[in-house]
Amino acid sequence: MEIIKLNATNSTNTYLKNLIKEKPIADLSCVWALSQTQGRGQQGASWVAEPGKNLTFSVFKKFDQLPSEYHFLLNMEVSLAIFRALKKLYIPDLAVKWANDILSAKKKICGILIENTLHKEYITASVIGIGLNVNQLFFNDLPNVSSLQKIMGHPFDLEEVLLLILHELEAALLSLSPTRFEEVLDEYHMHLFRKDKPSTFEYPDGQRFMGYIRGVSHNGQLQVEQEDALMSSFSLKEVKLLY
Ligand SMILES: O=C(O)CCCC[C@@H]1SC[C@@H]2NC(=O)N[C@@H]21
Repeated sequence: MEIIKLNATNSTNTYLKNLIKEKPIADLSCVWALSQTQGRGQQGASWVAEPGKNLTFSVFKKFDQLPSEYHFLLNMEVSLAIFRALKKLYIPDLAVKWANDILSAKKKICGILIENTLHKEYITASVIGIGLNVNQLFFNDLPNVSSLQKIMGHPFDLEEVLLLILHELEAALLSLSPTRFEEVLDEYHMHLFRKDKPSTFEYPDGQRFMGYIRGVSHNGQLQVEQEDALMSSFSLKEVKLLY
């Protein structure tokens, strides 16, 4: 697995997407930057991380015609690979918050941004961007965010953590197959944050409601049971899980 290490770039996802347009690159190549000037998050948000203290990297994966309906399988595999790597570092109380935030002790420590190249109805390549808070200690105005150092009380070697994640990611991506969907979904459900607990959700207009997360559907929609056993499915754009 080739690692391209940069001091700074706008966004490792953008850098890698440009690179694959320029020349063929090896499968599972990784671009790692010590700092990003325009880190990107889910839903058009920005991803801000203190330079040199955190991991911001992107991995390239080619697919031999993965039907696009399996994009959520890819999401789950990536989340679970990071989950396994963090478990090996003894990070406590890990959970996956739908769709693919990784939490420790209810605080977000990792975010994932996957950008797919589609050809007809197939995913032919993906750029998997991962932002992991490692040694950052202060998060202004973000009470629900933490880092490995804040949780464990000691700093971590960035490269060691990176290699551990890449190792788990490689194993997960190389074995990714639609035939394993149910198995992967079961594992994802086991670690799903607030599953079967009373939770509060918010619509984009600010209106809130209460419900129970019962699971995630095959296309990645959150299945929520509301009053009177009414089941609804939501996409990330439609609803936000507050607590
Ligand atoms: O939780 C999120 O909103 C997703 C955050 C993803 C951030 C990572 S950092 C490395 C890669 N490059 C980016 O610009 N974004 C992803």
